[in-house]
Amino acid sequence: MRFDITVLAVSVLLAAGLLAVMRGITSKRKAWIRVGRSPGPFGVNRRAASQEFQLNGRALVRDGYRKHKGQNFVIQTAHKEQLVIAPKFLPEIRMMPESKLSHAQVIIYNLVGEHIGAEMAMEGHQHIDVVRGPLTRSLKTVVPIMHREYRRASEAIFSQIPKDSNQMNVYSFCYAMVQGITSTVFIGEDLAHGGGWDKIVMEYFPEAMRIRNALIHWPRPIRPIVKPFLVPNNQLEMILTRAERFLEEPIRRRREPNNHDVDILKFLAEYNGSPRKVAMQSLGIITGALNTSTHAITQAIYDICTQPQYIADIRAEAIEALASEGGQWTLEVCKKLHLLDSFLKESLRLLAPEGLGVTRIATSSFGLSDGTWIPQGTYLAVAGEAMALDPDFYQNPETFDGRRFIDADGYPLKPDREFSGIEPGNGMWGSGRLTCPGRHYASALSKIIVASLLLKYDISFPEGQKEGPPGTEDDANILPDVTQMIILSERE
Ligand code: HEM
Repeated sequence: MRFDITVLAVSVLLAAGLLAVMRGITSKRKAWIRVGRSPGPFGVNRRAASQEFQLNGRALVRDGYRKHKGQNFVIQTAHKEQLVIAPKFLPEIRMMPESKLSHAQVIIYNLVGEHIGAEMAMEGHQHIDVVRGPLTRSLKTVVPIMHREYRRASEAIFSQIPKDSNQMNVYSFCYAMVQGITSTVFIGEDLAHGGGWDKIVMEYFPEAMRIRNALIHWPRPIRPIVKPFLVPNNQLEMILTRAERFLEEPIRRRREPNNHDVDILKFLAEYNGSPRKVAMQSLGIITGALNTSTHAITQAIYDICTQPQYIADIRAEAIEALASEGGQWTLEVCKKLHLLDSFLKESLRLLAPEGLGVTRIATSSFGLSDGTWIPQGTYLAVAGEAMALDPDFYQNPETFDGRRFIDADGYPLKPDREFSGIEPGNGMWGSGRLTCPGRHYASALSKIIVASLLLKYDISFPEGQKEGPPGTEDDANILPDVTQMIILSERE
């Protein structure tokens, strides 16, 4: 009996102690603020909450950010719940290792990467290394090649513009320029021209998105079972096989000891992946570069048409920079285009393609300094668009100011105020360890395309149109209009 009482007393004490410890832990854990409709217990309202976000997601994030300034909040997006981290916590998470936060797993989740080749392409991070290292380092060699390709590809388009209307579709033009230039840089001029590579690139993305859209709502283990029914006439394997066959021999040649090719395929080949993997890496990087850069450049051209007062100065700056380099497009020319650089940065800031940027998944649990506990499996992001419109980061944030990032003498205010720089408040290139490695290339690419267009033509919206076209929202993202035409008037 005495023994029973002792056991009981010890048990009660232990339980009380445990409770106190648990309370201690949980009281330090801050409850999450919710924005928008809750998915409810066991996700019973998830469909309605997701639909609400599909219709109004960017505004919901903007309002949540303003209402709960400086705090984290959770929101149900089109496909998942995300914890939106206040900008002040970015320094805590931006350099976290893969064992804590993964971007790759989010991309694979968002794209259904295991069914479109992305998972294979991203394995080993070579697709990031090759852009961050060899591509960025070779910009000096590559810029003249990029401009040569611009001239070839743009002349083909300009020659088809009807003389009676002089109208050109902006998105198609930018897509063709980015595709032609980037493919040339990646696989070399010979392979990029003719032979059907452009067709492979063009067919890959729509088919990959068809598969992604059909499967994203299904749990990963179920997808292989439902895929044959949900994706009739799946062309992806055929497209990837064509890409592999197209590049197989060039990859083999680039692995020979005395090979002198200077394209990015050579660096990818040196990682010794299978031809299928190298082909998928090339296709993946080019497709990623295409979607992001085409949207940014398309929007910049719309902004120029809305604000034609910048044209003369951007053009004068390009003429002067080119003259200083003997009329040749070089990396130095790109670096001297400060006004265009600032204009492009402002255009990207206000487009804010990713309403939710710096997307990550917690691969293990951890806490933030304010006590917010982030369990393993939580999707994180920052409110990219809301930050771009935050007066704490940008004066008169809603106003377009093409000179925002340069001083009175026309020089960048600070290095992080360059187009490819990441100043506080800028989520457009991501953040930290996984920041976009292609941003220096994207800067040169955008400048070559926009400045060259303005050197040849005056551009404007069709008569009577003053405003730029609204973009199309998709989840938390926005895509510029793809149908807008502009009028090209050839300069003397
Ligand atoms: C204006 C154009 C572009 C924008 C706005 C953009 C934006 C981004 C963003 C937001 C990320 C995610 C970073 C993060 O979450 O921390 C990213 C990653 C990346 N970008 Fe870009 N990008 C652009 C152009 C390019 C180009 C031209 C290339 C290639 C030449 C490129 C290659 C990549 C790669 C390889 C990644 C890493 C993806 C991964 O984590 O697996 N980007 N980019």
